[in-house]
Amino acid sequence: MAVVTVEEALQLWDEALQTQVYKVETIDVQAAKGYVLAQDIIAPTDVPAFSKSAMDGYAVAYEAGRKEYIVDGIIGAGVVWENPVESGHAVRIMTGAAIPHTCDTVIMQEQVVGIGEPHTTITIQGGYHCGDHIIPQGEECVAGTIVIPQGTEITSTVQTILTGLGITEISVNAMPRVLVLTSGHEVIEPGESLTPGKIYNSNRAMICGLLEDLGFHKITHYHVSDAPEELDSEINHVLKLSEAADVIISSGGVSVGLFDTMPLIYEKLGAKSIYARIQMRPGAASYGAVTPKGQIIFGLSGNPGAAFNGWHLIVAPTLRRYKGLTNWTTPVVACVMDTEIFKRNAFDRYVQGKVIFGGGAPRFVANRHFNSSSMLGLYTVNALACIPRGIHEVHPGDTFDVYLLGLLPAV
Ligand SMILES: Nc1nc2c(c(=O)[nH]1)N[C@H]1C(S)=C(S)[C@@H](COP(=O)(O)OP(=O)(O)OC[C@H]3O[C@@H](n4cnc5c(N)ncnc54)[C@H](O)[C@@H]3O)O[C@H]1N2
Ligand code: MOO
Repeated sequence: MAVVTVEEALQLWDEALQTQVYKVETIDVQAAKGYVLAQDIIAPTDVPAFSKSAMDGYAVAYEAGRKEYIVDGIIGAGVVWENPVESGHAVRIMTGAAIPHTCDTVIMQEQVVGIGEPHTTITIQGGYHCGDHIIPQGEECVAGTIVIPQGTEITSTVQTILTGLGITEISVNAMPRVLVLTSGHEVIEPGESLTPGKIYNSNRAMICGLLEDLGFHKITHYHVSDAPEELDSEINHVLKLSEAADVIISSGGVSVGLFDTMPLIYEKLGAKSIYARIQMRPGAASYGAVTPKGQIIFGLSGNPGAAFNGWHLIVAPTLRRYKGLTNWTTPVVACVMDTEIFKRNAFDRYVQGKVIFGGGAPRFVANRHFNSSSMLGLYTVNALACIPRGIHEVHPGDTFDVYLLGLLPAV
């Protein structure tokens, strides 16, 4: 059974995915949130495409010392003034309107005395400079520049930029289809009544929700009861569902319990394990494999706190890589601890907590409970602090590596 560290597991996934072939599809920009760009985005025009006014005011051809101009006309955004603006003349211009081609300066209307109507004279108060209040054509980039590289996730900001460039369709990596399996005879669905010994299927909510947070939306789920009499039919059902899945993520049943059926299911899928346990707490019960069809499998612990760690430390970065994101690793920063922790650590311990920013430097505050089975504190977690094995005491002021999960702004 291959037992590896978190770093080794990520390295193994990186190697396993080296030969991954991405299917590419064309998609409407409006529907592309969560996908990953399979093409560089190239600016079709200069940005901005024309020189424009940054202010409501008067466009002029700068003449040092001139204080009076005759207004020729008025233009708003979207209107182009075609005629030459002669020396001593001005065009009243609104923010965003194209600068008339003979003008090089905009004087803000607050600096001007006059009614601003055509054929009247305006008087300028105070100084002004050649080039004032003009956003030059191509200020941000010239046509042909790569503005967003391949391998970038399409967020609402990326959609905004694509729309601003007039791009309506793009090439993306096909969205992976994910099968989420939960397991256990004790696990019941929300809405069912709670009887002794049973627990609700919070891991399905967690895994499906975290998948959605990562932009995955082709998600199917199924529950395996682990009941011996159901085993054959449940395995057959999983095999059928797996035909339409690129990624399989399971919760529970990966430990050494009598009714842990996940290994059997992976075996039926022909999965080749790349690790079967991680040297960490919580979250040691974590499995990674690849099937002969190239499907990737993540087995997470049934324990919510352990599954949470396995997800954030291994599954999430690997799925970001699998989607084709260039930046897929989780940022790690050295952070000062704010909490005292006494715990024997035979393995690296990843403590759930939050990085807080009040009072100057960031500090890490550990959750009250950060065991394998802990669940209630997870909603505040935005970071995992790594306490290396062999360190059994943490004191406020000590510094440890902290994995930033990018979940919530901490308070
Ligand atoms: N003899 C040993 N026992 C255990 C070991 C070990 O090394 N030797 N490891 C322990 C650790 S650490 C963990 S973590 C768990 C991992 O167990 P599994 O991943 O096989 O998960 P289960 O046994 O199925 O369940 C564990 C726990 O989680 C609850 N659970 C299961 N599914 C869900 C769900 N969908 N939603 C919410 N909670 C769920 C389940 O009821 C159990 O309480 O093994 C230890 N044992
Ligand atoms: O193996 Mo458990 O997953 O450490 O918490």
